[in-house]
Amino acid sequence: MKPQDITAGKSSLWIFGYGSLVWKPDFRYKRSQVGYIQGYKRRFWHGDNFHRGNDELPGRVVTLIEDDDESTWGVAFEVSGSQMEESLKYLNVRETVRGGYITKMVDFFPEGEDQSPVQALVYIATSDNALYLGPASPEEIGAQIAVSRGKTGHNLEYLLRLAEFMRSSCPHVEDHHLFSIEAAALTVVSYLLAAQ
Ligand SMILES: N[C@@H](CCC(=O)N[C@@H](CS)C(=O)NCC(=O)O)C(=O)O
Repeated sequence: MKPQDITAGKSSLWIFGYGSLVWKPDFRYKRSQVGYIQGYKRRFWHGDNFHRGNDELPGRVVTLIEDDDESTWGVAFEVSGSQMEESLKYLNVRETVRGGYITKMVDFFPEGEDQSPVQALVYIATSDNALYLGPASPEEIGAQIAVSRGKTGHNLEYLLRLAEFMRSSCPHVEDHHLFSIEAAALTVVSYLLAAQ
């Protein structure tokens, strides 16, 4: 979707983040809200040869995989006025040009019993994407993350900051995929440190 199609007739827009966006939006926004989207699960199945990896050793970052029985928790950011164009222009480079993500509108459910859903923009990397790596065991993904780094930083930082967000902002959510990869990556790091 083109930015102008996304913002047509809107005075504000919600953007849902579920990976690095939850801890590093890096764009101006009016307010943010923890919550979830339904019908998707978060998986470290997308490759990254820019921010957290390179062509020889791509890092692993998250994307969303359709699954009617699952939901994914994160943060939605409301942008209004000039923030809409600014954020979409910035995210187009960070997410689409460099990250291979495409945009989709989904229902975002703010945390709290009686809150009705709002439409939110989300960046998803689909399996036909050139950087898509697909499923692997927590041990394989953890080992890849433990040794990858890119222009923005270490892949481990990307993993640990997301795990920290989930523990601090969504303590009621048991994200086995995320925490099993975190444990595997930290085990590899401890071996690497012990071998020094
Ligand atoms: N689209 C997801 C994932 C975003 C994501 O992690 N994108 C990568 C691009 S491959 C990124 O922005 N990385 C910046 C960083 O690693 O600091 C989200 O909403 O958070």
